[in-house]
Amino acid sequence: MPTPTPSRIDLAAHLARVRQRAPLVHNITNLVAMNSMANVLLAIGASPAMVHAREEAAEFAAIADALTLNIGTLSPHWVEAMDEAAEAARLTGKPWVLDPVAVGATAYRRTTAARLLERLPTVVRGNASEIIALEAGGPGGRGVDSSDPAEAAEQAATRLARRVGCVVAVTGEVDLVTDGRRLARVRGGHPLMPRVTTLGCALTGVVAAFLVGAEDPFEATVAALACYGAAGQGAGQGARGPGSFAVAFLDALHTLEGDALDALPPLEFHDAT
Ligand SMILES: Nc1ncnc2c1ncn2[C@@H]1O[C@H](COP(=O)(O)OP(=O)(O)O)[C@@H](O)[C@H]1O
Ligand SMILES: Cc1ncsc1CCOP(=O)(O)O
Repeated sequence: MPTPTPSRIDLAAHLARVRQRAPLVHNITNLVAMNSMANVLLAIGASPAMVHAREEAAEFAAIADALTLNIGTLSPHWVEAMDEAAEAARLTGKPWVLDPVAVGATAYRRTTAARLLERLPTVVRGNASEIIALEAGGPGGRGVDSSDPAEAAEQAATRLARRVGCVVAVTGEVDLVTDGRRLARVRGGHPLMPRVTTLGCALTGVVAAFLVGAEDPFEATVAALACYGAAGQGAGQGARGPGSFAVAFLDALHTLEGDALDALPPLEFHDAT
């Protein structure tokens, strides 16, 4: 019996689970994101570890609660580490999240991402241009920033989710989440978010943290995006620009609770078509 499309999600309960478990999230992320992603994960209540040497990646993935792989600044040694870590996560039943940064930009990124998809990620999280290029398997997008609204990636996201058997999260002004059968729209956040580098990469880590101990990866992913959007919405209120926003955002994640979650526009759920 498939899980029914939810009409609401208890965001506070998902957030409380993360804070109570403080999941150990293993990240092979890009050089730009390492520090900010670790700080974001600490602020939400998780425990980050950036471990990228091939010699220890599989061993570490097996002891972590969840794994994220990010192709933002690739090199051959890291790609081998990603392959081995993903396989270890798969074999030990740990959730893992793929972030296909700028996947359409080069053949190296495309072949790496295609191989990682064979390791069956629990969730793929990217911006619209990345999800469109990942599903098409061809060139597309200009770099790490999206040139498409999330809505433009709805069909690609649904196809990708069905093909891989995973959840796909497309972020932007409005976020989309689908498992190929259900589709959610998450509103919130702030226009300064894409003006601060690596906030998308850091969100990938937050998604991984929310997957730990969750019964339904689709609901957990929606909850992660909604909590992130609520913190962004709150942080944007007093921000004067990307710098003060980035600081306020960490504080907002750390202090996030019911009133900020209640201030989000309602989540929307549909059956995917
Ligand atoms: N215009 C916007 N308004 C509000 N929130 C946004 C906007 N653009 C992006 N976000 C939020 O910023 C976060 C990172 O998303 P995004 O910028 O799409 O990732 P990436 O860095 O991978 O391109 C998400 O929480 C998303 O909802
Ligand atoms: C600027 C840059 N260059 C390679 S990876 C990276 C970070 C991209 O981070 P995000 O996509 O989350 O803004």
